Amino acid sequence: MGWAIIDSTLREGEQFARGNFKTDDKVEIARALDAFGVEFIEVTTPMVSAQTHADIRKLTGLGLKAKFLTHVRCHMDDVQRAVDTGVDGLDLLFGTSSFLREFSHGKNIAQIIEAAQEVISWIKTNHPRLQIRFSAEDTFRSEEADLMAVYRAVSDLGVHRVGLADTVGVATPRQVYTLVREVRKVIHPDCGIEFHGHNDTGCAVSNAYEAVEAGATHIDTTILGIGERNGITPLGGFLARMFTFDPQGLIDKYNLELLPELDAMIARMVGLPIPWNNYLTGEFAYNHKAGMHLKAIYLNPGAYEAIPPGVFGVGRRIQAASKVTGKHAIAYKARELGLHYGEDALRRVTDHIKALAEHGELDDEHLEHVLREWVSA
Ligand SMILES: CC(=O)SCCNC(=O)CCNC(=O)[C@H](O)C(C)(C)COP(=O)(O)OP(=O)(O)OC[C@H]1O[C@@H](n2cnc3c(N)ncnc32)[C@H](O)[C@@H]1OP(=O)(O)O
Ligand SMILES: O=C(O)CCC(=O)C(=O)O
Ligand SMILES: [Mg+2]
Repeated sequence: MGWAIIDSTLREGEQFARGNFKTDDKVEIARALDAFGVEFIEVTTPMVSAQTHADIRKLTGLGLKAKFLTHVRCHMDDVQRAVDTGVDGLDLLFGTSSFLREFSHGKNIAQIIEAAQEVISWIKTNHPRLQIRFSAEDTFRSEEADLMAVYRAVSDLGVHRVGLADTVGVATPRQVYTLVREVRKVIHPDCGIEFHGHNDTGCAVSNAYEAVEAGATHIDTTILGIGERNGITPLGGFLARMFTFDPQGLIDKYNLELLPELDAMIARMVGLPIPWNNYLTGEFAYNHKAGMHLKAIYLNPGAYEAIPPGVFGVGRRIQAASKVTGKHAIAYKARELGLHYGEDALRRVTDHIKALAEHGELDDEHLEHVLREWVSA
């Protein structure tokens, strides 16, 4: 089985500190995600407000190719409110860790399974066209025996997917891999496995990757990784990871060159810049500076780039006039201007530029001036 993206910018992303999307923003986000080619778009529960309910109906009426899922508590009130929104599926959840059993909803495992039975049976009887996913919230702080009991029960009830959620971002890649493999053993062969990973300890991308390696079929992402606290697996970061294994597969599935527009759109809507070190689209994600790198980059960019930037619609920047530059970069810049130096002159002009740049790089104009001046000198 391959894997699909469930982009949750319109659900987890609404839980981001600055995620206050208006109706028009939601439409813009949904259209952009659809143009990019994500398979699923997850939206917030209609229980939030009458406006949210109306917005979901508006989104599902847009006629997009992506399938809409709404994220709802495992409760009849929520589910009954969700079924008339035009979505293709319901993402149910129930916290299974002792933290959430004690401090969130107060139910034990038997009661969680009982609630799941009631809700899932009702959906299957009354709305058989809807996809159903059941997730054990805070999976990685839950007892394994409890998890297996819950996953086995909901799989027997006929859910389409089970979800593993690293709600507080504590899981390690190895734990994710191992648990996905264990869950696979207790659910039906045609039941999918979804992974949702927070980034509190910086493992959101690696954990999503390990989930796929272990057989997960669906990965939750958000644009720029926005979500509760410091967010979840970012769409761009996850695709960067996966691209290195199967470039053509990704090119065939998604319109990757639209990623910069997606990231810029969310940065604009949340009123924050794209982080300078963001995967693929950060300002310096494709900046090359050191002389040893530049020599090779001019000959073949692949020498210092894992992923060709053009595939994701971004360009590279070569910073040739810094103190860490070298003679090959300077010769290259000179050749661009039609200037050629002998070996000694090249060494001297390079050292001169390095000295001038001791406290900051030379801009293009200054570099050109120096190069021309030294040729005629
Ligand atoms: C990890 C995650 O991101 S989970 C998804 C989080 N998403 C959201 O919270 C969506 C936005 N939330 C909201 O708009 C509101 O919280 C609502 C409409 C869902 C509920 O609002 P309120 O009724 O005011 O309750 P409040 O939010 O204070 O408390 C949460 C309630 O959900 C219950 N609950 C928590 N998890 C579940 C669950 N999986 N299934 C059923 N009920 C649950 C809690 O027991 C509590 O209900 P109680 O008051 O009967 O004990
Ligand atoms: O429903 C899920 O699987 C994930 C819910 C969530 O956002 C989380 O646990 O962090
Ligand atoms: Mg989350």
